[in-house]
Amino acid sequence: MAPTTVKQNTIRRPERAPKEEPPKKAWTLNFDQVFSDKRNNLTLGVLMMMLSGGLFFAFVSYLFNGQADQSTINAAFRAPLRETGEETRNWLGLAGAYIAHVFVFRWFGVGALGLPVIAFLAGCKVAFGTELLPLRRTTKAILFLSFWISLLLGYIVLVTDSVQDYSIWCGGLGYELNVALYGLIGWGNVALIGFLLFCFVVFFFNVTSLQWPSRSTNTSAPSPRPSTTRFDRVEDSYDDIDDEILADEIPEPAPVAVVEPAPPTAPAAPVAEETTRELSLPTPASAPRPAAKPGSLTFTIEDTTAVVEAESITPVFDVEPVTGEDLLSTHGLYDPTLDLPRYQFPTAELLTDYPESQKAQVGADELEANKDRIVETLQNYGITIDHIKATIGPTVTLYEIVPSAGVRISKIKSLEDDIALNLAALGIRIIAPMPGKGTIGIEVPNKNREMVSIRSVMTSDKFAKSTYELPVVLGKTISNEIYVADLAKMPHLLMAGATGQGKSVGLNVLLTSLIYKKHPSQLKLVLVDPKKVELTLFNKLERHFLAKLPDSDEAIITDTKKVVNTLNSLCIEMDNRYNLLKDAGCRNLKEYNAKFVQRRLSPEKGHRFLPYIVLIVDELADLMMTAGKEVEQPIARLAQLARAIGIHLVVATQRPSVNVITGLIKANFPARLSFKVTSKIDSRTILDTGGAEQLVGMGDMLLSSNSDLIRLQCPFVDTNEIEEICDFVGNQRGYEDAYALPEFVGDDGGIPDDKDVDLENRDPMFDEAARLVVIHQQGSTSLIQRRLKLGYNRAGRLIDQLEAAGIVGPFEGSKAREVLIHDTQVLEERLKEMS
Ligand SMILES: Nc1ncnc2c1ncn2[C@@H]1O[C@H](COP(=O)(O)OP(=O)(O)OP(=O)(O)O)[C@@H](O)[C@H]1O
Repeated sequence: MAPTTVKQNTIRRPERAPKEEPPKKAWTLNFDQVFSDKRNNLTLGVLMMMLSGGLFFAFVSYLFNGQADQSTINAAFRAPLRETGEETRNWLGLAGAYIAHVFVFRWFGVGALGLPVIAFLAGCKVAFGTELLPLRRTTKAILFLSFWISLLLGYIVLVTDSVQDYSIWCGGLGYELNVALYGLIGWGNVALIGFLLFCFVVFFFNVTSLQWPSRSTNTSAPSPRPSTTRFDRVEDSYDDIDDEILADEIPEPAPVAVVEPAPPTAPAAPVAEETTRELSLPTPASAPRPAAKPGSLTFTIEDTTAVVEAESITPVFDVEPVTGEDLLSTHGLYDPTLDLPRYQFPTAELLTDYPESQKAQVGADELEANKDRIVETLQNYGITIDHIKATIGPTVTLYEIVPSAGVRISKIKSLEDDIALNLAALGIRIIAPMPGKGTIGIEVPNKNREMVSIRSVMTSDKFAKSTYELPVVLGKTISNEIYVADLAKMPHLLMAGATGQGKSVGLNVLLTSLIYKKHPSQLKLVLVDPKKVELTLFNKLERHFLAKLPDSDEAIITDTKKVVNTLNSLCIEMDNRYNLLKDAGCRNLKEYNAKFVQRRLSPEKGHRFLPYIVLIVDELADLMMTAGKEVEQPIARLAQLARAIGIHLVVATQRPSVNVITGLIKANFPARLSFKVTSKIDSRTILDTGGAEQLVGMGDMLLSSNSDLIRLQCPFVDTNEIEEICDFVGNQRGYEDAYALPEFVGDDGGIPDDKDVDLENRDPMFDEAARLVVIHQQGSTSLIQRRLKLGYNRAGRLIDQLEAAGIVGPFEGSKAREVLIHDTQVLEERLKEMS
């Protein structure tokens, strides 16, 4: 039915009215059409070149015969030339004489010769499409010089009083202007003329300092500016680039959407408070606290509107070669933040301001009661005390005891559980002795704990003024001091903690610290979130802070296979960076970037500003279970080597068991942070000592770094605060895409089963690999990889299968494995048996 209907419709369609002729437009000259016709261009161009030749001859001729021709020109306007009986001497007759009279005599004098030069260059461009010299720039220079020469000669003619003989050379303009100025400023004329030339040189050659250049630049052989060269300021290249190029390629600086300009400073917040009290003193709780120190956080940066990222400008014009020294003298140091010049750092206002009432309230009664019970308990076991003092922290209070002479420290430590029982509180930790103090510490949790808000630590001077490379605020110490660490120095951090003890909050605090302190050009984050929900909010930072594999859609990696690829890609990035450092003769990223900023490393050779890369893994246990060695090896490799080249790892797990935190991983993570764990064994696995099992949760943690163990209260950051921050950053103009990590194509074979090699499911290349190792008598993975063109992982699996089949021997460290079959004949028999 349907086709019939269509047909009927077609038949019934009313006949179209005859096409009406569009009303004839009035004839207009379409320049585009005219200039797209090459014949027109050629004709016009050649005409212009001829004209320029004519003008040149007319002008030169006038300079020598002009005086004689002047009376002829004047007469020509009174009566027809023939009737006057006079003839011009100009080589181009009366027309030449008259035009030259205007340009040379009345206006520019000898400077008028620039006009035919401009006409010639323009003609050349129109006719043949070639620029003998950059047209715009040359025209500007010629116009200025014509005027300036006329002015200078006018001055000479005036002061030498030779207007009768030489007025043609300076032209009317130069002479008259000098006459007028002479009346005004007298001898000051010459200074003014000199100053004009100075201004021209400054603007034309973009001179910014009067330092004599240390070496001459080659002006005779212009060559294109390398495409990788970045210009910090637009003015640098405006003169050189055609308007079309500018319009097409320089992005308009987009307005910052949604974001309100940030106030320059954030409100002050209290920092550390003195909470140590001698308990022997009366009424310690009423001792006056010193006034809070003002802390301020400035997160605004200069709005440099005249700055664009001009990396994408592909030069199609001839300019002088630009060296690093030239760029340094013209633009100063390279500034990576000009990638996103309008980027505004998140402000403290985005963070919740919790009321003071949530501060730790440890009353004198609580302190006295605890003290009495400690003293009593110890006395019960025959331990006497000389002195005791308490330091109130946000979560726990530290009682420091000086035992009487002759009391053995080990005795106190062995009474840990008894003291805890007597104090009837969870989370007693005994530190015997306190490092560097000669006292014994007993940490007792406060009845009412203080919530350390992220705002209070972020606005502290300690964090705001920190000059660390990668500052992360980890929390407050027992003495209420804010603890800021440098992730770049750590250089990697292993985090553990049972579920619900504050790990995710801890990771969020760490990320927030970095985002508050670093510009997107200086830091990239690789976020691995096997739990799929913890780090999702950071997705909005994709075009600012995140890094990902080129083919990946999601910037936050949740899939195990992708994690393996990403880790291997980071290893490639690490190797690339090492090569760059080697080439630059630098030992670490800081030195390298400093050299790049000073423009001592050429982008032409592949050098670039290298941002820090921080890899965050929120749940290693999951990855280790599914991918085992494939995850462990690149993590260990990165942890071993990546510190110098600015790749830092933060790996968290809720299962600090030895099969997750293996010896290989542990050995390479000197800094470890533990939230509360469920057993002493877990605490030992992560910290190499007990104690983490006695923490009280909710962000109470122990940090082990440089053989120190510090108890910290992690600040609290809520999900909606993270959301606000991510919105604030994400709504600003960012990069085109996430930072691209090097491509890594993993094997298609998926993740291998860890150790058990199943010879029933042999790799299709098994026989070939076997023949290869037997022929070469070399059981090496790289041989298989190279010859059979396989990825490292697949080659590794093949060698495991060969080992299981008894063809090669076991792994022998850096040496190749022993080949157990020496004859191809024997091998073929073995292969036949297996099939
Ligand atoms: N620093 C902190 N200050 C106050 N409360 C906190 C802090 N850290 C965590 N908490 C509280 O503990 C709860 C659990 O924290 P978090 O989600 O970080 O645990 P987790 O260790 O990541 O758990 P999981 O492993 O199950 O994800 C939070 O919702 C919060 O109420």
